[in-house]
Amino acid sequence: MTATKGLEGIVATTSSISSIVDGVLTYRGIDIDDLAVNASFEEVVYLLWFGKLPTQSELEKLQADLNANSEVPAGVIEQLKLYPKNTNSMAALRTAVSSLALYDTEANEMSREANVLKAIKLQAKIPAVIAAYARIREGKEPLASKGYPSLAANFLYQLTGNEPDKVAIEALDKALVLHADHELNASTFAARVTVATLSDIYSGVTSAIGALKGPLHGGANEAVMAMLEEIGTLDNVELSINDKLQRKEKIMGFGHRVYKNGDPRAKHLQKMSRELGKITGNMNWYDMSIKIEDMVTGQKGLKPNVDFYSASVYTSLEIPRDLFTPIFAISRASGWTAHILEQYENNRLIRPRAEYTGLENQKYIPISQR
Ligand SMILES: CC(=O)SCCNC(=O)CCNC(=O)[C@H](O)C(C)(C)COP(=O)(O)OP(=O)(O)OC[C@H]1O[C@@H](n2cnc3c(N)ncnc32)[C@H](O)[C@@H]1OP(=O)(O)O
Ligand SMILES: O=C([O-])CC(=O)C(=O)O
Repeated sequence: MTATKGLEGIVATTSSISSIVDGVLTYRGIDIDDLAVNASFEEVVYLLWFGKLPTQSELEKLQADLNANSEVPAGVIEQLKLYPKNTNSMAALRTAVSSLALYDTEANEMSREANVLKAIKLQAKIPAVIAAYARIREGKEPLASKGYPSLAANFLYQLTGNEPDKVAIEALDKALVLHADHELNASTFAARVTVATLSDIYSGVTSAIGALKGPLHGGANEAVMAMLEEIGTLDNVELSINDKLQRKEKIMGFGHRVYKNGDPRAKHLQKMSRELGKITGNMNWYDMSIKIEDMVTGQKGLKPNVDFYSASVYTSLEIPRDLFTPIFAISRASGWTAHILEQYENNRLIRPRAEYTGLENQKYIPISQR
């Protein structure tokens, strides 16, 4: 038995949800470039869950179902109020999503119908939980959803209390489309491993949130912004990035396990970053990002991944840095739940082997002789 470090190149399951072939990402066979330009997030959610684009009435039903299920249980809101104010936002989300199961009497019901309903509940409540958490830590009351057809619009309203503008809604919606699913990424794999024991969907999504949190995965978007803020200005980029590269530090938002010639999602986010920079009148983060990309690609051959330009996009939308990864979770909840439903459809326990590299032929030594 020989282990492959990080399971690189190992095909661990079949899936008909999304694919990456020769650097092209598709959801249910539709190119992400097509979806990024044409689809709303709700259409993508439907596509991932049900395998086809919705008709107008199917879309309206999904939007209505999401709105009808977006209320966060009072018990979870009470818990959010007890969290330390300076806690990690992904840790807060992970804990709150786990708690949602306590208030769902059907949490352990395993029929397809019950699991689809729980996917709707999770997709609807995760943004509401994040917005409530963000408001509570600022001493504000959580807001009920306004019932907009767009989840992005509802989230922006529940976060800020202001009517979201069209530009912000469209930008966030597109970001959600781009982040929705990505084959067997680490958090999706974590979700599938969890539910393959026939554990419930809340456990699967809680595992996934824990996996997404790390800076080698979804946590990178926040780390990118921390790096941009630390560097500060365009003039500092050259010295700072050269210094990081010399010290063999990882540049966050670059590199990818699967894409070696670039992440197809990054160009959409780069364009959004430029356009939003122009609208806000602050091109600093975009200009810095372009220069960093030139240097890192030039010197290391590494290309930006989905997390690199999403950092400046969310900053232009005035979203606090520590909500970037929770926003990734809002979007990826659709992919996680689609994969969980698929895992249940054709389940087998996921239990690989380990290549043992430890000591052999050891004997027990009584504690008095150690
Ligand atoms: C949504 C997402 O999850 S996208 C990924 C988000 N994560 C990041 O942006 C964090 C930065 N990037 C990375 O850490 C990696 O590129 C990963 C985790 C994404 C992929 O990792 P792996 O496939 O395991 O690649 P690995 O880390 O082995 O890198 C291969 C080589 O490229 C280098 N490398 C990879 N990424 C980077 C980077 N961002 N900056 C500098 N060097 C890098 C590694 O140091 C390594 O060099 P070596 O062979 O000289 O030791
Ligand atoms: O697929 C991966 O390894 C990481 C990634 O880009 C994602 O989850 O969107």
